[in-house]
Amino acid sequence: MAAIQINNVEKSYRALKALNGISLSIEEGEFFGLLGPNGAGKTTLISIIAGLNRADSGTVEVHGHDVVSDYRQARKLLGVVPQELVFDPFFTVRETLRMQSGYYGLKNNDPWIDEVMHHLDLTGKADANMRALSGGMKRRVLVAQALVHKPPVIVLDEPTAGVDVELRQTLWKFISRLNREGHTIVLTTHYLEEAQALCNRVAMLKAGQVVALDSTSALIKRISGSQLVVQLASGNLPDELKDLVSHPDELVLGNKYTLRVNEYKDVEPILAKLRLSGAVIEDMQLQQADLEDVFIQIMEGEK
Ligand SMILES: Nc1ncnc2c1ncn2[C@@H]1O[C@H](COP(=O)(O)OP(=O)(O)OP(=O)(O)O)[C@@H](O)[C@H]1O
Repeated sequence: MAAIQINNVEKSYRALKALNGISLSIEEGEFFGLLGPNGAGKTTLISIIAGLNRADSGTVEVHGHDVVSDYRQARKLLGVVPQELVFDPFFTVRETLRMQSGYYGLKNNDPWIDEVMHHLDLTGKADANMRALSGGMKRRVLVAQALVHKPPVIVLDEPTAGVDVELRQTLWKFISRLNREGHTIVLTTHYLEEAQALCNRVAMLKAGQVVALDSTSALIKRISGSQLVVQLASGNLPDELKDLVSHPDELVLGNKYTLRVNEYKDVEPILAKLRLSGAVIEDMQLQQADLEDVFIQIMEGEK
């Protein structure tokens, strides 16, 4: 049985079709990435999964429980870390987590609360009032809140937006451990290197539709070869090299170009053409294509 089964979900806000027929099956134990540009529909989809928003049509099930008709059961199986920081400012971190446990009918949950706080580096703030915490600390509490009932499916909506490197590392270490222990993880992020490092499978959304769905490694393999990134100190990219530019924006922006190369031997003719045109290279790197390149290519191909 799928951890999350999404069947043909549609959702409109007045004339705007935020989700236009999304179908996805996320298996138990996956670390799944939901990627897409601003406004693609990621948060709308997550809020439908979490039962906070209703689809106009289509169904979503969590471990076989419909999120509308079997809401309580579906909700118990889910831990959702929302994008927005919303808290009651008058409680301490521990009180907040105890209350959240209470919502799920969990008594004597302190051993797990202590463990979660420990793994999120929150122990030192256990008795601090929520209003006195920094944004990054509040985000840790949001994550802890989503985990108090040890949900088998954990959904994180941009948990690392605007947070420092330390929290990212702490968070990913803990979430990866939970994933290894069998929890299903669904993540949305704009940090594609994070998605590449963590997610075994990825769906890319654009304008409310799934435009790519595959294992992370298969998506990256779609872009064959490497890339030569050249930065010019002076001169312009010769016309005959313009077809090799993989990010069209670079043709507008100026002096840094990412050129597709299939083999190492393709590099020398490129350098020769640059030399002949009188361009002077300031910096140069040969890179493997990554998820960001795939993302750009797919998004541009789906206009
Ligand atoms: N409550 C709402 N009322 C009207 N329009 C909405 C509402 N919520 C979302 N939208 C619109 O629906 C579309 C999808 O928004 P959504 O927040 O799901 O995208 P997203 O992929 O999560 O974007 P981001 O990466 O910016 O978080 C957007 O065009 C957004 O403006």
